[in-house]
Amino acid sequence: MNALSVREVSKVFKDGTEALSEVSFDIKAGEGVVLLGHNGSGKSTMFKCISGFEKTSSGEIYIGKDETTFLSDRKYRPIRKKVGMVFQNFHLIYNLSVFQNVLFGAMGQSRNFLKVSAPFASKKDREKAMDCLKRVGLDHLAKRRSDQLSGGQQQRVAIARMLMQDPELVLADEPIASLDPKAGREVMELLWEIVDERKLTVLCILHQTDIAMEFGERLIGLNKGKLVLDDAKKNISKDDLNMLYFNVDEKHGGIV
Ligand SMILES: Nc1ncnc2c1ncn2[C@@H]1O[C@H](COP(=O)(O)OP(=O)(O)OP(=O)(O)O)[C@@H](O)[C@H]1O
Repeated sequence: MNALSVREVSKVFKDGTEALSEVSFDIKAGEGVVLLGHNGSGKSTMFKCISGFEKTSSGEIYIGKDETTFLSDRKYRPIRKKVGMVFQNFHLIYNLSVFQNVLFGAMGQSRNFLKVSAPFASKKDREKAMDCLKRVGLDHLAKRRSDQLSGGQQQRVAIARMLMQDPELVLADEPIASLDPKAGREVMELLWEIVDERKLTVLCILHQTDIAMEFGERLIGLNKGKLVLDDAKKNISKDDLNMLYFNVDEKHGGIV
């Protein structure tokens, strides 16, 4: 079964900007896919449409068997529980502890704020949060405030929070863009190890082609809102990747 299906999705913003133009792709359960593209190619818009933060203008998006395209926020909520997200800027609550941030990953399951607050959370959730922190190698920092961590550590906490959620699909939006090369590589290695061992489906947005060639099994590429590349990594050449970064319409007469 496909974990994610994007069918002829277009997005035109109110000011007339066409960010996505009839984009289609499927991701099978357990597949690890990297979405690449230059600045403004439509990657974040795709992320927002899949995660329900933006509505598509046309086309359909399925998460598993659920069509999500025109759902209200309320109806989208139970579907979003299955989707773990990792963001460029970590999205932690910085005046709270590392442990509390990870516990908040269980919020989608209970929807009761108290049940995911450290003093009131169940023993089971507290143990699970510690296990998630152990998996990312940060259990020794559980009590520290999140703003007292390095960027790489903050992203590992965000990965632990995502694990706490037991997601079926992981969406990662430029997870290493705010990190230096060493920390970025460590975070990618950790993320990929975890999705591999738990057989999670992942769509990871990146703009670094070298990293994409190391971690993706399959790469898809956007250029000016259009899907211009979708293939197994082994079939993709440097030229294919370079093509993603050309201003094709204006200079090269339309490779797309
Ligand atoms: N809310 C908005 N209103 C109007 N135009 C928008 C809006 N959000 C994005 N865009 C435009 O849509 C296009 C795609 O933007 P998007 O942020 O999806 O690209 P991106 O590939 O994620 O870029 P980056 O790598 O710089 O984050 C751009 O031309 C952008 O200016």
